Amino acid sequence: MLRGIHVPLVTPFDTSGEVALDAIEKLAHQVLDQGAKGLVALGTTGEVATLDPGERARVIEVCARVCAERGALLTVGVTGNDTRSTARALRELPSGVGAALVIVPYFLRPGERGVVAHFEALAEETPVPLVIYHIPYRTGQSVSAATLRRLGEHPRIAGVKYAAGGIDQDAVSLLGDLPDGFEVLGGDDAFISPLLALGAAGGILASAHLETRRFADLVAAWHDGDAVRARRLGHRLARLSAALFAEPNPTVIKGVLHAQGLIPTPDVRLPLVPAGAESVSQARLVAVHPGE
Ligand SMILES: O=C(O)C1=N[C@H](C(=O)O)C[C@H](O)C1
Repeated sequence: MLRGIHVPLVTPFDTSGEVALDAIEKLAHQVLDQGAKGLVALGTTGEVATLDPGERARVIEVCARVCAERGALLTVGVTGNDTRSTARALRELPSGVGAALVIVPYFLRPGERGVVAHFEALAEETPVPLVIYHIPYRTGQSVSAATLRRLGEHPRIAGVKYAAGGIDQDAVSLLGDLPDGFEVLGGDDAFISPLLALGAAGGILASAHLETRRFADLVAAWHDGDAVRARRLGHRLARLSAALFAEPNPTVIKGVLHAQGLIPTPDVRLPLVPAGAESVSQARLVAVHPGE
């Protein structure tokens, strides 16, 4: 279900600051045309924290329509750090949503037993399969391979978006012994190639707004065992990701998409501030001349 590249779409804004739904629709078609297997709505990249409930609903609606037309998976980010309200948000997901990306409870640091209790409770209530979003440098909560493996045994938990900030011992251990039906998706753009080499099923990667086809080829190359091709692509795309993450995500990506005429403005909502012109032009340069 999760194999391949899933693009966590940016939320473009028009010149009056409203969500540009038509631009989302175009971007969605474009990345699916270029080989993405699915979309992620309301991720960090989509600036979910700054969207009001009506905006969130409209973003999901557009993405669900495109995914239904294209036979693609729509995953929706469900953000919350208490179990009751997260369960409610899951129950209220509209039809057309295929999976929910649920972050490890952040800030509270409930410990690994709390993390297990949280996801096991959500798994009992969710109408769609869950993907755990493990990103300790944002949540403040570590989760070991053993805990992820235990959660992965639950039939309603389909995978983990793994974003530990690098390839750590837990990534190696988890990918060496995955529960049946549980998959790992890379969530640190710069480390996607080595994670795929270890056996990841794909990735949820903001960088794949650009060069979507090459990211899809990277996944296919590792899955086909073509290490020579995979390494070459991996190094090229890592350079692109480094340039796109030179400032807080998704500011540089929005700058590049705007410069390419794909979104009406590069605007982000506070507390994010737009990327500097230098970062945007450097990322555009790397996209064209990756230094092969
Ligand atoms: O929104 C997402 O999903 C992603 N967010 C990460 C982040 O901003 O840290 C980056 C990743 O590419 C996908």
